[in-house]
Amino acid sequence: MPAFDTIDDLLADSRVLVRLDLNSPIEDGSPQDNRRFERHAETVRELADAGHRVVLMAHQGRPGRDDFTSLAGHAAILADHVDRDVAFVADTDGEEALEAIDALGAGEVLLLENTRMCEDELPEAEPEEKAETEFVRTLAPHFDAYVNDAYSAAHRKHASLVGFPLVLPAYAGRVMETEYEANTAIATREFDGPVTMVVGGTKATDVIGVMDALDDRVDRFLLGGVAGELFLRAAGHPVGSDVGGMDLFDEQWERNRELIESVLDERGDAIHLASDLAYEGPDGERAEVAVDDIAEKTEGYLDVGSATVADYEPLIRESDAVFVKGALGVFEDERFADGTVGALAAIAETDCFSVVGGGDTSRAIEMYGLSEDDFSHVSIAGGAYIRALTGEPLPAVEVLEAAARRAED
Ligand SMILES: Nc1ncnc2c1ncn2[C@@H]1O[C@H](COP(=O)(O)OP(=O)(O)O)[C@@H](O)[C@H]1O
Ligand SMILES: O=C(OP(=O)(O)O)[C@H](O)COP(=O)(O)O
Repeated sequence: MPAFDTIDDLLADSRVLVRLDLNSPIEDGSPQDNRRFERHAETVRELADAGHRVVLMAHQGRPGRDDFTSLAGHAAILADHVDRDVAFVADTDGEEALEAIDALGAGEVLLLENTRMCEDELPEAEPEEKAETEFVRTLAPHFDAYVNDAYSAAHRKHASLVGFPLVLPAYAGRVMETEYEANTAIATREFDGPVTMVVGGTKATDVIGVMDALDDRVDRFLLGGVAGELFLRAAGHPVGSDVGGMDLFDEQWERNRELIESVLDERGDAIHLASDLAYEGPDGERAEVAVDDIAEKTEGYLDVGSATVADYEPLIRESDAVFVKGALGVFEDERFADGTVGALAAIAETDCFSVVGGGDTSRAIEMYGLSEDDFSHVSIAGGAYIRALTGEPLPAVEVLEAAARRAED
């Protein structure tokens, strides 16, 4: 059980400052709707329905990057999901923001400007230091309580995440609660049958770290994607190097080579590697080759092959728990979706505890007509999910727990 208080513990008629994570893909300057809006809308609706005055903080991108924009567009998308007005003020903590906050009525919702436009938000520092910033000292007196729903940003020590819980009674929102529970399950829950982890995607460095950390909690790892090719390379197959314009493999290989070799050496019996791979054939069609028949690296491999999918499916079906981190292939291209969709469909059809993490991989669920309801949890977190799996503490969760201990004393 998490040791933080939740919005069930809020006093009636509170003025609440709520941190969401609405960080989204930006296309042509506009935020794109995604699961984060839908999930956070549940917390916002519940708070507003209860009659609290609800002020929202969130970030988008980082200064200097293309996706660093105003949250005006986010307010409109969120309003659609919450099904009520979400007012927006283009200010984080100045006069305009404070006036809008103080004018808010019971059950009304206001979104403040991108927190990262306030210079106190970044960089990372200890919570005590962040609690002393002008940003926190200015806003906090206008509120009775702070709610953190931004699980997917909980690995960052930013003012809006770790500063406010030191100076206001602090609570977890619904997203924070459900993400915390599902993502820590691999470390905290006992399962009767095998625990399986599907490992793929492009961020091989992350997932190899997870494999190393989860050594004794996972019975078998089913590999694909870039990490899968790097393990095949360690096993002596001439794959997992950059060809053409790729730059996914060689740098990650250099960085992780020793760890891959030691994980393979120590847990080889638990690691399942692809027996065949798919690539783009001469006429643009999907072509497959057995890994044992690959004599030299001339192709960029974009999916695991059909024999591999047939090997992996029964292993998933007999599992008691399956955790997914990363796609088994380039599923965005239908020709190379078989591995990812095969694994996800097998999980969906199986009555196991299942968590699918990572923004990209979870997009495959709706792209290929699978139902989110057939998974125990589809996480909206990337970096925080990785840290939860490896048992690394999340600073924003730690300060919520500390706030709950203070409240008890
Ligand atoms: N063999 C491969 N080569 C290149 N890209 C791959 C390969 N396999 C999977 N991918 C890509 O990995 C992406 C997901 O990777 P990643 O970002 O690590 O996962 P997530 O965002 O879900 O955490 C997908 O968009 C997919 O196109
Ligand atoms: O989208 C986020 O993280 P993610 O890319 O790991 O899912 C969070 O909003 C954190 O954003 P940041 O990585 O710019 O600090």
